[in-house]
Amino acid sequence: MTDFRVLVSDKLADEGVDILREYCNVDVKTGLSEEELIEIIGEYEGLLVRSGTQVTANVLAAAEKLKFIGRAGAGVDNIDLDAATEKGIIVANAPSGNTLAACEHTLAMMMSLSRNIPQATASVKAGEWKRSQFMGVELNNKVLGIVGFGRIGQELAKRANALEMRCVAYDPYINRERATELGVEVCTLDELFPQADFITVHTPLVKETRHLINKDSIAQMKTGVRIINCARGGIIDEEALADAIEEGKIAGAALDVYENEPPEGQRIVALPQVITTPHLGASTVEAQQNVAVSVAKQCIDVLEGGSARFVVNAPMVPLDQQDRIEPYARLAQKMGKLLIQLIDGRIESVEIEYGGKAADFGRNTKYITRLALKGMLDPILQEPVNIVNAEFAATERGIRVSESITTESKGFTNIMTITMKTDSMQESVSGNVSSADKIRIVAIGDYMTDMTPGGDVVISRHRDVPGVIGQFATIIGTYDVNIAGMQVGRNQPGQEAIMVLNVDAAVPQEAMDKIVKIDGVSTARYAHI
Ligand SMILES: NC(=O)c1ccc[n+]([C@@H]2O[C@H](COP(=O)([O-])OP(=O)(O)OC[C@H]3O[C@@H](n4cnc5c(N)ncnc54)[C@H](O)[C@@H]3O)[C@@H](O)[C@H]2O)c1
Ligand SMILES: O=C(O)[C@H](O)COP(=O)(O)O
Repeated sequence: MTDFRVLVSDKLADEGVDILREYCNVDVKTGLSEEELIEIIGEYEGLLVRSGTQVTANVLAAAEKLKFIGRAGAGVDNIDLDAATEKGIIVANAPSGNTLAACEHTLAMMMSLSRNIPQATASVKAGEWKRSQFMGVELNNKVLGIVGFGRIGQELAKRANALEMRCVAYDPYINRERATELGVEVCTLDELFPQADFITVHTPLVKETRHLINKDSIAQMKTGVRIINCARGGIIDEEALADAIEEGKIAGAALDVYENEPPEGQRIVALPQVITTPHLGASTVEAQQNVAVSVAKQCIDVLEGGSARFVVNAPMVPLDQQDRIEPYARLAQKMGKLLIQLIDGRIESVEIEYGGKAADFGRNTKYITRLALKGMLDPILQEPVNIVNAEFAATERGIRVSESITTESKGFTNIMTITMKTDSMQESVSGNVSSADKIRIVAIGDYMTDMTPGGDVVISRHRDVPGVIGQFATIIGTYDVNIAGMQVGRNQPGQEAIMVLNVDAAVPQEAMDKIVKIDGVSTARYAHI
């Protein structure tokens, strides 16, 4: 049991809370106002929420110790991600834990809508028997327009196919192969709107999707279309929807989510053609267990000093690449840590070049680059630097960060080279991954080395003349520091050479001051990596 404290501020399944309780102190406090949350958040290292808690910039400003925010569900639009990123707080969600629940809810809403089930239920319970008032339509052979073909959109298509609906889908980032496999026709929005009998939205709420269903798009739709929103309020302009229902253009709508939740006094909710649920898409026993367990485990991973599986405010490495990328990330962090100890002056830029097989990681190099920046910035910054805020911390200090790839690999199967420029010098370090547990620094500047990064080292640049290395060793010995290994590299006899000494303890500054005074030594640095 650790001393960490985690606040659970929305209703979470016991299975998740119990896992956390075995690890640290957990407070479950739901229904807090922003002010109440601000008052207590400073005491916690972890915060677990669903959609009920607004994690605003004000809340985060007061979150002095917070390391992790877990969203027990998919949508993170209730969390100020920029503010969290700036503070280095890892935000993670449980993206697939409630996919089936939301998909089945959408299906239930579509069926209820097509057969007026909620209205008919209310009528029978009121003692009425109005069979002709609740004439429905069949789903069979109808066109289902799916806007947003992600996890939920795809699961829905599978089930709609079984109902013999014809599915068409729009998604700017659609996986066409997957759509074809599922028998779904890919189309534009302009093609989807006029042909769909049912339209269901499954996108996140972002700038591009806000009011995606509006007066103009409704005008393009078939008369009698039915609309379903189990994604996010705000994707549909509720006023435009209400107008179109009243005009008879839209036959009805099924809403689980609203522009304001709860949608008190909203015209759209009062319309008899509109069926409603109170944001229940993820509310199944199974989904709640999945998401609560997922975020609880991720919270522990982060508090233990690791990373979370589904981080939303940092580059994510696909699960199937994680093992392969890990040694590169470890090496990059060590290289960054070494490099920062070899330079003088104000850092202006950092370039990371990925060569040979290291270039094959594509966009996932972003993850490695951030760890290199962490290695560099951790020793010089007050605040903690991590995978989340590393790039922000660098650019905030005016450091230009760039990545490049090259086929050139200096005879290695893979090589990474980090070059740092300051206002007074330039230095670079190259590294190679030879196996999952064998990482090496293979060059410093233009000089080849073969050094396993770790522990204490002294790195010098000196003239390649007799006597320099001897004086070096004598000084270090005087301070009772044992030399464990030595490598010397030079390009030309008698010219500048580089020496890397692995030592068994920290070399005192007094010893380093004497070493730099040796005739022929131009620079000498002690570094702990
Ligand atoms: N009602 C609920 O309780 C409930 C439960 C789970 C998820 N959700 C919500 O459902 C939505 C979908 O969830 P998901 O898990 O399928 O997410 P997902 O990330 O797997 O899929 C979202 C899809 O939307 C697509 N998209 C992005 N911008 C688009 C645009 N401008 N036009 C069309 N498509 C666009 C993306 O490419 C992606 O394929 C999210 O808003 C999520 O928050 C609601
Ligand atoms: O994005 C989600 O996961 C859903 O909207 C579920 O929200 P909830 O966890 O508040 O039910």
